[in-house]
Amino acid sequence: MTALPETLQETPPSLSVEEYRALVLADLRALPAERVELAAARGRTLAEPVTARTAIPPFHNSSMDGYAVRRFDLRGAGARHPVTLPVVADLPAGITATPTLVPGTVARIMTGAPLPPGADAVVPLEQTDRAPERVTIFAEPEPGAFIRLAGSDLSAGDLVLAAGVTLRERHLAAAASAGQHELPVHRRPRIAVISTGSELVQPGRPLLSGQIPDSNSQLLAAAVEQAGGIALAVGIVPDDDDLLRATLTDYAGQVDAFLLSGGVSVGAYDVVKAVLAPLGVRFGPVRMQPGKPQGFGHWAGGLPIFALPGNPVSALVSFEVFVRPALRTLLGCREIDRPIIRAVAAEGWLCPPNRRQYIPVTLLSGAPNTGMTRGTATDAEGGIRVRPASRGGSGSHLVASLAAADGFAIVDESVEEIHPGDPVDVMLLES
Ligand SMILES: Nc1nc2c(c(=O)[nH]1)N[C@H]1C(S)=C(S)[C@@H](COP(=O)(O)OP(=O)(O)OC[C@H]3O[C@@H](n4cnc5c(N)ncnc54)[C@H](O)[C@@H]3O)O[C@H]1N2
Ligand code: MOO
Repeated sequence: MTALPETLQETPPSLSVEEYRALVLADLRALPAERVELAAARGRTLAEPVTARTAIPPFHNSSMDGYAVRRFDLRGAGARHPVTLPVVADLPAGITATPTLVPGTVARIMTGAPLPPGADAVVPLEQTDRAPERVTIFAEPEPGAFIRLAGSDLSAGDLVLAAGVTLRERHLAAAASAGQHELPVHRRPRIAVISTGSELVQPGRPLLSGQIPDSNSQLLAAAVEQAGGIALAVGIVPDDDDLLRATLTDYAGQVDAFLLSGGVSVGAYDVVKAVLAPLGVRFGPVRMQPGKPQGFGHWAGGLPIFALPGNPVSALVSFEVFVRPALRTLLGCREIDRPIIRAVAAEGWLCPPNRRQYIPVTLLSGAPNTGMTRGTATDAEGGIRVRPASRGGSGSHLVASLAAADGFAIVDESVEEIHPGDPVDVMLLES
């Protein structure tokens, strides 16, 4: 048997997306926690469960503007049998000293004001003549009417927020109400984003023949930030081994991971591979399209290095499938993956043999329905319809098509063609 050329012998066997993802995520752990003020916690991931320091609501209070009463005094009251009682107190929201309501009296009370001891119902203003000193009441209230009981939302000591939740405005409101002013959140990973390639120039600069704008720096730095990380946009490093090595050395002390694009395939000037492969970074094919050539490993000291293919669509797909879940793991997130919905192909397209396809698609009808999860059956009538974002097909250089993409349709490696009307899984990107 003829021996394979040396370069082919060195290529590791191809991995499935799941195998490669497992390899990337294997050693990653959430970064340590720090305590931050509520306002600074938005978008961060909670490191520990948070319990209520105070009950919500903290005291019994009125849900209506009206009169706090003792029901016994209003037995049989109605439109034709009104009852008139003296108003002995006026209780606005925020009052801290609440007098006890003695039998035969009522207190005027505003929404949110504490219920006076002795009162067992609130009569809304509309069921009275609203008089300030002696009020006439036209209804007999139900027991506990319009009273919001202390602890009816949460008791002190109850769980308010579970660890791993990404904090949104509603979580901050719940934490504030439960008596918290700071929250323990995982430190955000700092990621150095580096574009490699001597053809790259900064966006907006005049292009000489053979040059293109560096779009991956924008793409990947923004994607890192959107995933919850901090991007250090290093910029362009030309195809020069020494320069790349020096750049990595410079940034190694300041970051939690490197995110590179370009230079990972088999070209003569693939510097990323040339510099990192000798350090043990694994370069090899993954059975996906785009995103076939991938590099992952560690810089000295164990700093993770993601080396993505340079083609922009390949870079984004690789980010979404491998890097974003890794960043979300470092952040301690419970949910590390994008939602996947079942949609219907409005147009057909071809799929590569033996590679899982991730093709940018545009949603044609219906808003992203996050209630629909992978495997939910939909039909062409009610389903969300998608079509390829680019008329030019699934080429990994079609960067402009990314602007029209709402997500990536994911097609199994055994499928050769998608026909109009076929169901497809779609990984939704943020709108
Ligand atoms: N002989 C082979 N050639 C190629 C193979 C292969 O298996 N055998 N694989 C192809 C596939 S698939 C991909 S994907 C690319 C990956 O290439 P590299 O990661 O080595 O990236 P480059 O060669 O540096 O660039 C590829 C392409 O992307 C453009 N690019 C790179 N960086 C940026 C950036 N920051 N902003 C915008 N565009 C960028 C670059 O100009 C090239 O056009 O390799 C195939 N070749
Ligand atoms: O794998 Mo490349 O990313 O197909 O273009």
